[in-house]
Amino acid sequence: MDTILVVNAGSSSVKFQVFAVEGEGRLRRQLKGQMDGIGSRPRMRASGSSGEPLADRAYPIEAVADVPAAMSVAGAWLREELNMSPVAVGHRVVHGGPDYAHPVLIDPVVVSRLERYAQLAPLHQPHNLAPIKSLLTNFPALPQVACFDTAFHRDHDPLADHYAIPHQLYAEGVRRYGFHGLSYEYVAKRLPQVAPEVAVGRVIVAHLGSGASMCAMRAGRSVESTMGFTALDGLAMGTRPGQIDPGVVLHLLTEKGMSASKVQDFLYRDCGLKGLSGVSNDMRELETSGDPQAAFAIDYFVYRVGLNAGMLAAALEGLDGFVFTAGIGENSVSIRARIAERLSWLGIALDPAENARHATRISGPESRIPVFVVPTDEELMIAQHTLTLLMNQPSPNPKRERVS
Ligand SMILES: Nc1ncnc2c1ncn2[C@@H]1O[C@H](COP(=O)(O)OP(=O)(O)O)[C@@H](O)[C@H]1O
Ligand SMILES: CC(=O)OP(=O)(O)O
Ligand SMILES: [Mg+2]
Repeated sequence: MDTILVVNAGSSSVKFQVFAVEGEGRLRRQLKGQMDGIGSRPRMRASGSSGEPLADRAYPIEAVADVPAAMSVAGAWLREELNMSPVAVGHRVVHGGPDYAHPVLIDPVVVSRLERYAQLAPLHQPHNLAPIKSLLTNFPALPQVACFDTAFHRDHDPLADHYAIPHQLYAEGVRRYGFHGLSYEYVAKRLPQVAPEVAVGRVIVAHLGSGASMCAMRAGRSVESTMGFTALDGLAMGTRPGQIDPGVVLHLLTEKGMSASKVQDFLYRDCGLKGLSGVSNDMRELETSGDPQAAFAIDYFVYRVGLNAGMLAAALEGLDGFVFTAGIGENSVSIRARIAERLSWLGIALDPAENARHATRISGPESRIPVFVVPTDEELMIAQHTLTLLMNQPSPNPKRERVS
């Protein structure tokens, strides 16, 4: 049976799924797995098509110290224990720069263009490109497709897309791209099934994971994002500060004598929840910690989500629905409750019981704005884009070279 493997390297996790290609371009999920807690409590879990567990393994922190290590452990498991042999591989690639507004079939030219954006997404792009390059070398005829986090935001109005800097820099690619686009694209496709009357309106989607951002959508299209040129902007994240006065960066360079690469490391790895709490980048650990700084980091996270929601509601000139998604948004009852409380001025009121049971609609009947939890599925989006590109290829037959 033909299968498509999907690889999604995030900042604290590696997610993978395998889909069987059925007739008429239909996909059936065969396997879903992820290694998360990288850098804190690494654990790989995978399940089969009906949710049956296939693996649940915890690793010492030093055995899976970073995303590349997680990728080799997961890759070895897929190859050696499951004898995976896909006909194509779809990849999440975080930065598509000004070049890529749509998924693309990968060749060496595409790879070298995408490498140019590694500096703009140092926590992601190198990890996204590493498996692509290794497969390109070892299986050059295996079709691989890159799907971009930036693509969903590409038809923003120029007002939303610009910084107030000379136009020449915009022409050179210094723009507000926005990220998590595959997740938002999935939510935009799913929402009409969940709440059709809301899907056609003005919706804020809060993708709260290790990386976190929010997207303002009008009728399922992105009109504004809290992230910009890089995935540093906007909300406070696991290890990134979110919005910060560029004056702080200048201060680090000029007054603190930090080199540019030290500053880059600092902003991507040492700030956010980790920097504020001194405890962990992982929201689960902060929620169970008794440390007052952990509590402060959570307060800060919630406060900034509230501020940014106000900004996005202004971009939309009103609000018809609010959606939580990603690791924190899908799983943390208390963070959802606290964010909703901050947004009570917008007329948001959760139903505590529905929130506690992670219902699809968690707002109460008196809430002026309905609130939903929509578990994201970036991997399904990637698989669909991969299959579409494969089916539109003029070449003979996609059953070319298999990984074995
Ligand atoms: N049950 C939970 N309660 C609170 N936070 C959770 C829970 N499950 C996962 N998370 C948090 O979700 C985040 C990871 O989200 P995820 O979307 O998988 O991130 P990424 O894709 O960026 O690696 C971590 O901060 C983790 O602590
Ligand atoms: C763009 C980004 O921050 O991605 P992730 O949340 O997967 O780290
Ligand atoms: Mg992610």
